[in-house]
Amino acid sequence: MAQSLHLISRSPSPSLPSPKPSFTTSRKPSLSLRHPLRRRISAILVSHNGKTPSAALETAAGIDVDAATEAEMKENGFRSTRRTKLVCTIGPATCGEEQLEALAVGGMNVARLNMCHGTHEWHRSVIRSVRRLNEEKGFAVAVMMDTEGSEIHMGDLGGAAPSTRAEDGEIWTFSVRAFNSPLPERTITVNYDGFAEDVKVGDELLVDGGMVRFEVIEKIGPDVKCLCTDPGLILPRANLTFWRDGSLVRERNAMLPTISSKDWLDIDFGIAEGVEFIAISFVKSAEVINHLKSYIAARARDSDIAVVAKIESIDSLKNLEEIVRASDGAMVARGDLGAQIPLEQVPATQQKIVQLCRQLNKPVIVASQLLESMIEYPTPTRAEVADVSEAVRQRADALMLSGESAMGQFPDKALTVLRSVSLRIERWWREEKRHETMVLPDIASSFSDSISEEICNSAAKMANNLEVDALFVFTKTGHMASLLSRCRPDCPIFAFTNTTSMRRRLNLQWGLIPFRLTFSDDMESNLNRTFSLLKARGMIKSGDLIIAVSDMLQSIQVMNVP
Ligand SMILES: Nc1ncnc2c1ncn2[C@@H]1O[C@H](COP(=O)(O)OP(=O)(O)O)[C@@H](O)[C@H]1O
Ligand SMILES: C=C(OP(=O)(O)O)C(=O)O
Ligand SMILES: [K+]
Ligand SMILES: [Mg+2]
Repeated sequence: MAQSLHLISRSPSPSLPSPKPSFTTSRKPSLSLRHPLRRRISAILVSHNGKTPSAALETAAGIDVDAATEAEMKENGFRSTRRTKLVCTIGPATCGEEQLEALAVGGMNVARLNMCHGTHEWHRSVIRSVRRLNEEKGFAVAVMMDTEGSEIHMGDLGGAAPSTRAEDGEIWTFSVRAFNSPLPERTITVNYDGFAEDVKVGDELLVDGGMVRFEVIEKIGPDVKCLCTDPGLILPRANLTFWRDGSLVRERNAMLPTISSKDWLDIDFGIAEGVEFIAISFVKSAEVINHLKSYIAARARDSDIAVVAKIESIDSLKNLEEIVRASDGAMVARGDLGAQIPLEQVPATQQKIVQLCRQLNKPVIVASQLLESMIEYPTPTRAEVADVSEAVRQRADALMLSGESAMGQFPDKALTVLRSVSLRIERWWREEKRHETMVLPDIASSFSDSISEEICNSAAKMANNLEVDALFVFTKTGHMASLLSRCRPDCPIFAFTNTTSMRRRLNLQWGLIPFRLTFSDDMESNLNRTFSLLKARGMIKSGDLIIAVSDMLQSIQVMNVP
């Protein structure tokens, strides 16, 4: 039933002779051929009957897939599953079990915890709720911990105040002193000790990248008096930047370590809780990523935590390529990025980061303000929909909600908007065949890696040309799955992996539908077993055309599901 192209042995090594392709063909007659090419293929296949898959007796429980994805596959057919992944920041609006479940049902692939806010106790309770949901209701939601980083930000507003307003012409005090709650009127604390020394009279102080603006008018010891020049809402722990003569001022704060001592404690917490991703704020160089990766490797022996570099500063743009190469993924953190570079440069910068990540085979998340107005309103602005569409069109791996899901009034609706816009734009691009051909440079570092890369590039191309229903990849490390995802093929990619943590981790990557399945090195038996398990679950049917690749036996097999 299969046509396969086997490229060399099970564990290729650089010393092996150049690959000699060998073809094996077999066949099962298929009635569901829609494409002329399929008819040709089945015609040259040779009969391969009489083999009953032993796995037919196995129960459907032998395979795990995210419950939300399974529901979507059954509803829309698997060619129409969403390829763009969705990350939701969890906050007071969504930390309850029911709210988390609603997000999981709504398509949340990754739950993000921003360590700028909340206690370890609060975060632990959210992580455990997510784990419980996964176990009890069959979701595969991964957890991403996002460090606070050494940014300058305001403290809490004192007491229970969720927000406050600064009006035009008001004088506010920004202070590095510690106050008892409640704070004196029109006073804001700042987390960076050097603040009062670094600012100068005449500097412009931007809250949250310019949502509120002040001008420094006087310095009195630890207190900085500022005049409000652009009124607006001030949220607790909002980020602060100061500008002099039109440029961002980076005094001693530029020397602060990327990972602060508080961040290290948070990272230890994340490792202990077994999060799948750690996102590092305000990354300046590859060095810090390498350092963190060895720290994790030494401490989290059996779990492999992926490190995501947040691109949100001028320094991170300067060292972009080396940072992305060192990381397991990147985030276009447009909130702070837009406070550090002129706003009109943000779109081009986003496109550049998304493209680079895909070229280097690293998942990339587009974050912040995608649906900002939905914090307060139940429908997005048309401009926000256009922004989401653009990120989907750029084929970013994932889109992220921040305030919309953390503290907004319509978290589920915001997620629904991301989901429906993603589906619609993806379909439109597939139907119109509007592929932007992207040069994917060779990235392999060894001969064996090169084989994997070539196999995945060819398999993805074949999948498009033959209009197959799905690509199957059996992968232990996730590498082959990500190489297929990198090609952004027209069909979904079923990624079979044998650990739950790898399955959750793959959930961030474009087009991958991760399954957990125990499999062997014998591809024939893996495939037979997978087919019967998936058929029993109603996820595939006889006659579906698939291409299978694997990182145990480096091969491409084209076949109809028996
Ligand atoms: N764990 C949390 N506890 C309380 N509030 C939170 C939490 N996470 C996020 N928020 C709220 O959601 C807003 C948006 O989230 P996010 O963009 O991640 O943070 P920030 O605005 O600090 O960059 C925050 O400003 C904060 O008001
Ligand atoms: C995602 C971002 O980081 P944070 O929300 O932690 O500031 C951002 O700045 O866009
Ligand atoms: K953060
Ligand atoms: Mg940020």
